[in-house]
Amino acid sequence: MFICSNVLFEYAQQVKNLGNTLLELLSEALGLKPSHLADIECNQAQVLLCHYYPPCPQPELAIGTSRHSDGGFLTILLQDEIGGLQIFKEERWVDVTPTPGAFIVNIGDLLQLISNDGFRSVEHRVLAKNVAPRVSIANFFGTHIDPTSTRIYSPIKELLSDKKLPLYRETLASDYIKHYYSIGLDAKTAISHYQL
Ligand SMILES: O=C(O)CCC(=O)C(=O)O
Ligand SMILES: [Fe+2]
Repeated sequence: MFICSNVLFEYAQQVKNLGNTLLELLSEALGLKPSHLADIECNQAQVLLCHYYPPCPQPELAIGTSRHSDGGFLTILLQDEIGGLQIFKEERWVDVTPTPGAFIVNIGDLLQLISNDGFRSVEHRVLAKNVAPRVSIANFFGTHIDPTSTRIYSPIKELLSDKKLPLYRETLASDYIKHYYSIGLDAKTAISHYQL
């Protein structure tokens, strides 16, 4: 137990470093200073979710994880070699084939919101498999999970102009989190509720 938790804390720290580097690169890609996304606390909350999918005797009748897009800003996902992860692209499901040693990085809904659709979150799901158990570790960078937080997110003003109007309204972080969990998976994406 002790050894396992040490490894997990070390993993979380390393993934956090990677996430911070990615947020710098994403800030620059938006034409902002490298620290912009960290300055507005896109990395404020880090949540590690370890998934275990038991082998399923009738995978065609079940689903591993239902269709959804991730709610936070950025996800760094590690999957094993079993496969089953799919993204919804151009109106069809596309396999994300496991690549040993590679992470999958997902844009989350809130990054779509603050980038005013500069970056898009992607819907994904995990199929049930009968070959063997599947394990994945999802690391989410999100926002204040504290329900009393007064942090507000809206499209970054440097990205707006007369030709680029805001596509989303100001969104209280705590409201957004409540809304995301209240609609559940398999629903339309949570940010559509905040669209102007
Ligand atoms: O297990 C996976 O590969 C994906 C899990 C996932 O989409 C999530 O935790 O949000
Ligand atoms: Fe996800």
